[in-house]
Amino acid sequence: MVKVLKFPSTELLATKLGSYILEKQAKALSTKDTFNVAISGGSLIKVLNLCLVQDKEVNSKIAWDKLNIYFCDERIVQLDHPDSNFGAFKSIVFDKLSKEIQDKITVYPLNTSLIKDASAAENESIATDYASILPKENGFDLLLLGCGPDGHTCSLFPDEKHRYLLEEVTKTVVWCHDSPKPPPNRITITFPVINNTRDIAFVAEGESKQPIMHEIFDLKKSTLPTTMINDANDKKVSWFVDDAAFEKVQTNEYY
Ligand SMILES: O=C(O)[C@H](O)[C@@H](O)[C@H](O)[C@H](O)COP(=O)(O)O
Repeated sequence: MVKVLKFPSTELLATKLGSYILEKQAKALSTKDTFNVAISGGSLIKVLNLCLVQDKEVNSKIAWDKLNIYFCDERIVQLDHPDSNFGAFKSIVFDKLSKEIQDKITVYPLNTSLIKDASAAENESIATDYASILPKENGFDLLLLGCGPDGHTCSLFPDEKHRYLLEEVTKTVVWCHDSPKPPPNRITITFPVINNTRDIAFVAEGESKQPIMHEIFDLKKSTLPTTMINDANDKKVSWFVDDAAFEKVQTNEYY
């Protein structure tokens, strides 16, 4: 069963997420010399500022020279565009780290030189280029994911039009056309990558997440990408939620 960790504040959630990240780092570094983490966009990045930058204990224990940061999904915009997930990570986390740490950490942004226009061939090349830089044999050690109010995660959306994203069984990165959440053009990792990851953490906070938390945890709606990840990965999955997001969830089977 997936695990739910519930907190009264973002600060407490971030403290626990920081310890969780250190635990997964130790697990990764016990078998190899890299810690490969992929992150989502959205509000998660602000939580990462709290645990990786503000929490001095976590900050001092991260093996920055072993840490590789990838993006679970990325919006097809230049890296300095306000919609870029890399751009958000850079301004909210990376730029706030010391120069010494910045020199050690490795971040894998989208190759924006491939962005020309939205023609199909170019779409394909941006996705395949990002796929080519993902960790090969062992996959990711950790995914840090958000959850949209419609149950999407990464840029895997639950509506019929985007079913092709959920049904992808071969490609590791695909183009998400006409995303319901702006901006419309994105790339996203797929289930073959997600299900090959060692550990997965979701972060969901705030009142706006109440209806979807009910659908995921009480109704276990199987068409939602988030529920699909829970079902396929079971014990590998931990949800970090706040009281507000979980207020309408009735079951307590996950604690
Ligand atoms: O780039 C993106 O849009 C995301 O990767 C997306 O999957 C996000 O994590 C969720 O939409 C939750 O976002 P919030 O936490 O901001 O609601």
